[in-house]
Amino acid sequence: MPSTAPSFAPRDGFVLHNAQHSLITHGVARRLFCDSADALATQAASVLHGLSQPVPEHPQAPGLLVGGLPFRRDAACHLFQPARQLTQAQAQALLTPGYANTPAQEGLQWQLQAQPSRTAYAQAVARAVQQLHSPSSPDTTLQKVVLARSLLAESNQPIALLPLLQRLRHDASSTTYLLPLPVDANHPPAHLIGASPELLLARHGRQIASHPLAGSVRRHPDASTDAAQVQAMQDSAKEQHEHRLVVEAIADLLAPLCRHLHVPTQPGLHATASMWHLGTRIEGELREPDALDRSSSLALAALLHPTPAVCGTPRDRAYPLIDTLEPVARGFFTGAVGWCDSQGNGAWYVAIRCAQVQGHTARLFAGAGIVADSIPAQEAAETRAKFNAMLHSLDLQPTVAALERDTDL
Ligand SMILES: C=C(O[C@@H]1C=C(C(=O)O)C=C[C@H]1O)C(=O)O
Repeated sequence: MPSTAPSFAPRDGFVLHNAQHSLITHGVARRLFCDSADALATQAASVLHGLSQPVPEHPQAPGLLVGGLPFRRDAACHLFQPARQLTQAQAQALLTPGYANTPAQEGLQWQLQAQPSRTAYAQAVARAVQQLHSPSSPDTTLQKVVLARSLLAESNQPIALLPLLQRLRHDASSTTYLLPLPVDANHPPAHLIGASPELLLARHGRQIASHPLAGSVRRHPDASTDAAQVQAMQDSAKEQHEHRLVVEAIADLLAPLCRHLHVPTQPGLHATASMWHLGTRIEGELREPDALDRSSSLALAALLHPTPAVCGTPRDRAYPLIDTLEPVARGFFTGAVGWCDSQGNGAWYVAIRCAQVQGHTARLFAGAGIVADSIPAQEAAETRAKFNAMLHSLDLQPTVAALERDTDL
């Protein structure tokens, strides 16, 4: 590492890093308590107000909060004002693309378990499809639900975070993140670490943007097969429907707060190192940029979260079905991770393509949007492909390939 690299202990760090912007913070000056994303609708301004009170023990604390919203809207948010912020130069030095070839941590031996197994996941998808076909009143008809599964990877040594962060930088299209998670006393520190391709909400002054993704296909090494698969995704009524539900939900929530809102009628393509997605960049201009209670990036992220890209439509039907069909609690997976300053500017990313790392274990998560036309085996394959970003960073692909030949991964 060059001499310009700062001293940075990822254990106490928070990271959001992409090609445009790098935010790396260290330590906690003050926790900002908020019981739920629901409560943020009324409490965002008072949470942000807390930032302007000095913290005598942490004179370098920047005037911003960082943290995460969990998947469940009724669960406690994890927000804090950091003790200090690295300069852009220090942050770049830490996660510069030059480190993209960082070798994986050496000497790790892994045990892997799919929770649920691929077969059990496909069965859950089949049950969701049944629900999507059951008649009910038009307002409460379930149109989409996102179902996730996880891979539990246990290693013979504690998992180091910095090489993982540096390897996640391989994919410059995504935002690398590290979110320290709340843990019970006497438990090792836990972090959510990943590379999100999906912008939930960014705000700068009056300007806001959201870039939802929904509709996915694995990237194929053969160029002509790859192009044919992308074309099939773009031509698929099912993928377009899955996507439109997300764009409509976001546009409906943002429109009343905006003087202008630009919502493209057709999605574009968004590529990560391992996946193709349908994506729509929505841009708007706020009516009242100073109303921090409703229009800070924190309040707006809490308003949109969770979108039908990660939960479903309508949300009130999707949440209980997810509880019934997913055996592992999501925690902060499919939550939001981001920052907000005292003026309300900031950016929040959808917490996907990630793993929850604690001590010797990494729990990888991946989900897929299910609609009435979904085919269970295809959705299982899609979640398998979405694991690839984290599998690569952990250097777990050889272990997975060996296991896949004879187990139900
Ligand atoms: C839920 C995930 O991804 C979400 C679901 C997508 C889909 O169903 O096509 C696409 C992008 C994400 O919004 C995930 O990566 O785990």
